[in-house]
Amino acid sequence: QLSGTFYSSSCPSALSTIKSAVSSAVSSEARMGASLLRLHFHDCFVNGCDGSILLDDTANFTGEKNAAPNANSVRGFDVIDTIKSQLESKCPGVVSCADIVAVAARDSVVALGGSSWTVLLGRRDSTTASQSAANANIPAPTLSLSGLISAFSNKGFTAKEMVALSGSHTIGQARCTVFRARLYNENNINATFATSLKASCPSSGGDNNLSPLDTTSPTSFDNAYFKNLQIQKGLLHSDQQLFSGGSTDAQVNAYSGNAATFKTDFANAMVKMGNLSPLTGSNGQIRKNCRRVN
Ligand code: HEM
Repeated sequence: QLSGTFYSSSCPSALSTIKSAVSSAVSSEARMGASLLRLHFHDCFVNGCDGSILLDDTANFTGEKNAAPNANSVRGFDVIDTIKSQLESKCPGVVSCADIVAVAARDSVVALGGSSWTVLLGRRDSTTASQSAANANIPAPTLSLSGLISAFSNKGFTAKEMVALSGSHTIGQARCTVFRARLYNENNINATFATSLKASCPSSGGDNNLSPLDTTSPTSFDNAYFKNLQIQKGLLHSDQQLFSGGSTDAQVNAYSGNAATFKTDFANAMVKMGNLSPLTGSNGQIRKNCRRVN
């Protein structure tokens, strides 16, 4: 139901407007590309790609921003607001917040060196959000391999697609609080890597100190993430689970040996993620402000 040409007559400059705003945000701060990619994932895994993650909490509305996986963690809202206000002046009431997030994720990956994909368009914005669904559906970094496989299988993804999508951790940063236990309690971690991380992630305190998910090239969308896993330099417990003697080791080896295959599989899996339960037709609305319902 979504279409690659959805805005060609109603807002012909929509895609170029998003692309230039993303490229300027990523050139001021490369990490923003990672943050915008993650925003799309956390939107889509919670009742579909419907912009629900963008809704602010109010006195009588609890949204997804303060769900455990998002609070003090998900970012990029200001970039989405900037794009939305540019599009509202060019084509008022036409381009959904959910589509802006989907295109911004693609443009972010491309800006950092990944392969492009065609973003199908025409998603509409939700009038609701669900903090409990965010807590239940966004995978936690404490999951085991089988937990990761089932979290993605619940959304229709194969284990191979889960591994490809996890390759998004080739960019961006994580807080000490989400990987501390791995540094201090796990054995399948490179000792030198663990020692150097402990300097900024002590056994107590420093919860918000950041480290790159890909220690080698944190602002390049390449296959270094998979090479790191082979030498036990995965940052999150969940990252290293993909290469821990289980069923996904072979896929990690394949992506480690072939960046082009990884980028193509990633792009195809992102198209599939972007198609998760969109609101179309007369469902939902086109928000004027991504932070609140009309
Ligand atoms: C496989 C299951 C996954 C788990 C358990 C997971 C977990 C996490 C955690 C804990 C962080 C750090 C958050 C923080 O410290 O504030 C993170 C960051 C990130 N995740 Fe994932 N994630 C997963 C899959 C994905 C997928 C599928 C994508 C995108 C398609 C993605 C994109 C990112 C990006 C780009 C960052 C860095 C964000 C930034 O620097 O702002 N992750 N993830």
